[in-house]
Amino acid sequence: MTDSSSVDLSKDAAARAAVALVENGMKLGLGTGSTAKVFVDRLAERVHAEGMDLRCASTSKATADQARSLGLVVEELDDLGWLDLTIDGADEVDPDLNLIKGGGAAHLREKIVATASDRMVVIADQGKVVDCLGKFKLPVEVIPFGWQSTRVHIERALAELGLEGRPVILRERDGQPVRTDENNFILDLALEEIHDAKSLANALSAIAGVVEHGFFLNICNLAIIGRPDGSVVELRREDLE
Ligand SMILES: O=C(CO)[C@H](O)[C@H](O)COP(=O)(O)O
Repeated sequence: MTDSSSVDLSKDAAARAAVALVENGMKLGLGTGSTAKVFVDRLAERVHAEGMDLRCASTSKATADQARSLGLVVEELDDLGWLDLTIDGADEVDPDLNLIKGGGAAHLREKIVATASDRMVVIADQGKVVDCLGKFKLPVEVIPFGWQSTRVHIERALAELGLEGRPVILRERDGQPVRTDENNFILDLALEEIHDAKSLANALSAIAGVVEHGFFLNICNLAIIGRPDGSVVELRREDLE
């Protein structure tokens, strides 16, 4: 078995377990990324098999397009109000259920949707589970206007937290800055290990030009970690309290 097929099987296992949490009549937040994509596929299968009635809000245009193409009902978050449950992927999950997200440049909408939900459930393969956040570069969405000044402020904030000299990299594709669904840029912070995520999150949020960072601290209620054999391991917030 190749590594990628074992990761695919793990994502499928996590997605199936998350689909089992969905109840008829729910208002559901749909995440973004390859794991969330598998979830939407499996969700659509169940919705059609059981004639379920769901109303969904999406965290990205890509997921909305996928969900609608599979016959799911996708509405504006503001038309749905509060959501029962959001299911999304993550780039890193630590033992306290804190996350780094934004590898797909969607963390702004993902955070708005997750925090407008009673519960956020993360689905992931084992490769996303870390002891300490930071190996994955921390995405920070910034306004294009004056982004280089914003980057200087981010570098200064990092230095004040003992993280001087860590690269702050404009995310590009085909030589052009990646644009988010909100038409902003992404700066990726190469930090390696983050020991005080809360202080860094607060410092980033205080900078003009920063729209949102990719830390999800105390937001996720449950992480479902899939395994290639189809089983899952669950990490629950209530077990931490
Ligand atoms: O935060 C995200 C997008 O902004 C994704 O959830 C995260 O990047 C995980 O994606 P994948 O399931 O493809 O590994």
